Amino acid sequence: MAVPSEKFVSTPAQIHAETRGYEDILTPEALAFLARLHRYAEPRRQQLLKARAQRQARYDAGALPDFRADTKAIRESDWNVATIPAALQDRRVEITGPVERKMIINALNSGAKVFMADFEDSSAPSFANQLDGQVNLRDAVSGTLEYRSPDGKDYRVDANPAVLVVRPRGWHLPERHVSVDGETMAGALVDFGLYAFHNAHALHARDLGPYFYLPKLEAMEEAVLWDDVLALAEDDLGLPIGTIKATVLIETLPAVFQMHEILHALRNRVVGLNCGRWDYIFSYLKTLRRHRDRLLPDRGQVVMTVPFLKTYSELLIQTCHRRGAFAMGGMAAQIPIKGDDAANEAAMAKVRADKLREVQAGHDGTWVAHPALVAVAKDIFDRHMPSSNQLHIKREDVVADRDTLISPCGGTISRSGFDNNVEVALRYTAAWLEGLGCVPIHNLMEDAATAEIARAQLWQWVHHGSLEFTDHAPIDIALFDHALATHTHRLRESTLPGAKRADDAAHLLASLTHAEQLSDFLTLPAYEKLA
Ligand SMILES: CC(=O)SCCNC(=O)CCNC(=O)[C@H](O)C(C)(C)COP(=O)(O)OP(=O)(O)OC[C@H]1O[C@@H](n2cnc3c(N)ncnc32)[C@H](O)[C@@H]1OP(=O)(O)O
Ligand SMILES: O=CC(=O)O
Ligand SMILES: [Mg+2]
Repeated sequence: MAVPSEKFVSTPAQIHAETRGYEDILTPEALAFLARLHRYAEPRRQQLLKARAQRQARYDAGALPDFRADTKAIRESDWNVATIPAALQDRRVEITGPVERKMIINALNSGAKVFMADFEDSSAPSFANQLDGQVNLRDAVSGTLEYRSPDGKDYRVDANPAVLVVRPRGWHLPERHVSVDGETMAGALVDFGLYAFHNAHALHARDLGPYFYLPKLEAMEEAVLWDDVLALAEDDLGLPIGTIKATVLIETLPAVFQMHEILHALRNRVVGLNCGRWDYIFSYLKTLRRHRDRLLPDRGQVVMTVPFLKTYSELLIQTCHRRGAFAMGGMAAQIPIKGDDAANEAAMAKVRADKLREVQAGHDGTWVAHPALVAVAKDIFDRHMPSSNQLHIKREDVVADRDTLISPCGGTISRSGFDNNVEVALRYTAAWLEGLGCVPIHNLMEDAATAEIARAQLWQWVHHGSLEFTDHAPIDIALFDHALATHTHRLRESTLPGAKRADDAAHLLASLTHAEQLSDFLTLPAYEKLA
């Protein structure tokens, strides 16, 4: 698509919040750049969000997702993605984490090849969190990032830090503090635009670029919009075409049927795809919400070896390697357990098993949630992936038909699984409302994606009716109300993250779980309550 020629629009984006301290992020030039991105992309973003709702209405009426007939030629013809830059050639271990100052330094120093700085699943997007993140990333890029902790420990970035990749919010989330022509801006464009605007030149001068992870795409057309936005940004910022690089998360069920198409749409800028397994499970639940034959069992039983997840990850590897793109693995939810060596070893064994499955399947790298897991994952990848990637493993043996990609999971719903979903959904939402986007709960990393699974399962289990626990007791909304009241009381009385917002979170969860329709995203109504 041709990029309009004028450099900057005359009316910049408007800010509706206190912004003292962020003057050098929200400069007139940066706001003009944001306005230009908005005017260019907003009409299409709105159409694409409408198209999502229309597709979902068809699934709710009984249709099932499938490969597209109109894009068969893209799937069947031969083409490759553009050359991958040197800095992204070896991505064996990537650490992810919120854009908090100390954590960015720890992540950059962790020994991982890449650090994905996250404005998304692990961020509660208060304007202050998002803007602090922009300040921190700008300082990381300019080499001035330092931090002194309240107890006087100094943090600074070592030599050879991880390569920085930034994940903006998904297409669905608004940024209510920024508007253009009276319209609220997309969070995605604010996060992307500010990072690209302030850092592109410094990165390009070091033979790097603004690199991004693009989340929650549901269709090829959404990738086309991203590609057009990246092209527009390159043009405005005077960067050579293809300087901006993207890795796309395949974390929705509709997107698994369009992986060739998504790579094709972004072929001048895409580097790989990633198995965003947690949102993918959420999307399976959400897309098939009305299909009683495809309800999911306890979260703990929905593991990567069940057929619908195994096939998804293997098809992703086959698709990427056919096109010369990297096939990144995903996140194991285990984190180190302090003060209990046996439990810690069991958790680490689970991470090792997960990473071994990934490298043996042909993935080119993987994700970890905590610095202590870098060495664990690296050890597995070093032993089983001697070169920098596994593009030569074509996985032509993988046959991934539509039915396997949406196959029922089997399994059971237990009282403890139900109760755990209530606890996790409540505690995560409450912490999120306090501004924390990622929290450990029962020694597992819980973020927006895992909380979405928990609350979507609860909705599904109480709304389908006549479902039973393993002990044959019926599952109903009264049980949910009771568990919610118990956990809300416990949280309110505790010193845990979220204690102060326990009642607000409980109110929100109750309304989402009682509602006739499954809400598309927990984070949309929660955003209304975010301070
Ligand atoms: C579904 C998805 O989208 S997955 C991607 C999104 N999710 C994530 O990125 C998860 C990121 N991980 C985290 O946020 C954290 O690891 C948590 C919240 C799960 C646990 O954090 P904590 O309770 O602080 O862990 P812990 O106390 O063991 O941390 C030890 C040190 O490691 C640091 N640390 C922990 N996780 C990270 C991380 N991901 N990146 C950088 N530093 C980290 C802590 O800041 C702390 O630093 P310090 O010793 O200098 O004070
Ligand atoms: O973003 C990653 C996921 O698993 O969701
Ligand atoms: Mg995700």
